[in-house]
Amino acid sequence: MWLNKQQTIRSAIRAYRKAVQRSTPSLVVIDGLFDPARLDEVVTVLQQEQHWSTQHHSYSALYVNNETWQKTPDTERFVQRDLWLRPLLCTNSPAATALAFLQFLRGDEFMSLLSKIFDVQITDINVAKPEINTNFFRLSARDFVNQHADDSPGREICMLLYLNKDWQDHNGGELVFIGQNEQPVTIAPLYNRCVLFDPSSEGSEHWVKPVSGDSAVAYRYNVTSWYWSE
Ligand SMILES: O=C(O)CCC(=O)C(=O)O
Ligand SMILES: [Fe+2]
Repeated sequence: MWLNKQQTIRSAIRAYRKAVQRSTPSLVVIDGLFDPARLDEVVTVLQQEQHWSTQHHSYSALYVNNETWQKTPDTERFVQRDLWLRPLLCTNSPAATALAFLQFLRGDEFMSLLSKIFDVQITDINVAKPEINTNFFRLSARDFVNQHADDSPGREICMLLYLNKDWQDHNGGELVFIGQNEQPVTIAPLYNRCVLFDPSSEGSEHWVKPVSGDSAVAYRYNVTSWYWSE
């Protein structure tokens, strides 16, 4: 059981739906949605150095190799962060738990919960490679996610889940949405905090504030997962 059942009872889902309808951007923040003990197992795996690989995106190209990146001006540099590469064979290793969680986030139970919250039918039937839509990432003080929109035709929901135990204000790394009337919405990346938003809604462009370099915390961990309608 990955979900914290208390957070998915009918009255809770109703409250999430209302929050989505009333906010700009269309957004709900759910703390404690998952079973924290199971997330602990996932975090243990993410803290291992293996499986991480650095990714660079510019505003004009999704994947940029090192040579091109060196020539890319700062203003064109959009994302630098590490992606968790799925191990190919891990039936008995701890990595299997982390992999199982990514699979859960792509499964019927979770997608049906999202469908109820956003009042739209989420499905992977037209998604060629569902697994590339759900990933773990980590950001260090050197890394960045600059301002962007995640909208794309048929992409209905973006889920961000934060996996940072004991995260403090001075660690930085807040998610910021443009919001309405120049009133940005700022969200700290706290443990077991799930942010769900409609990437095509007004004010949904966002970025991540830098992670502070002068703390003991080396990385900010999160899941980014995108969901589609037919
Ligand atoms: O890490 C975050 O808080 C945001 C990540 C993000 O915007 C994305 O993956 O598209
Ligand atoms: Fe994003």
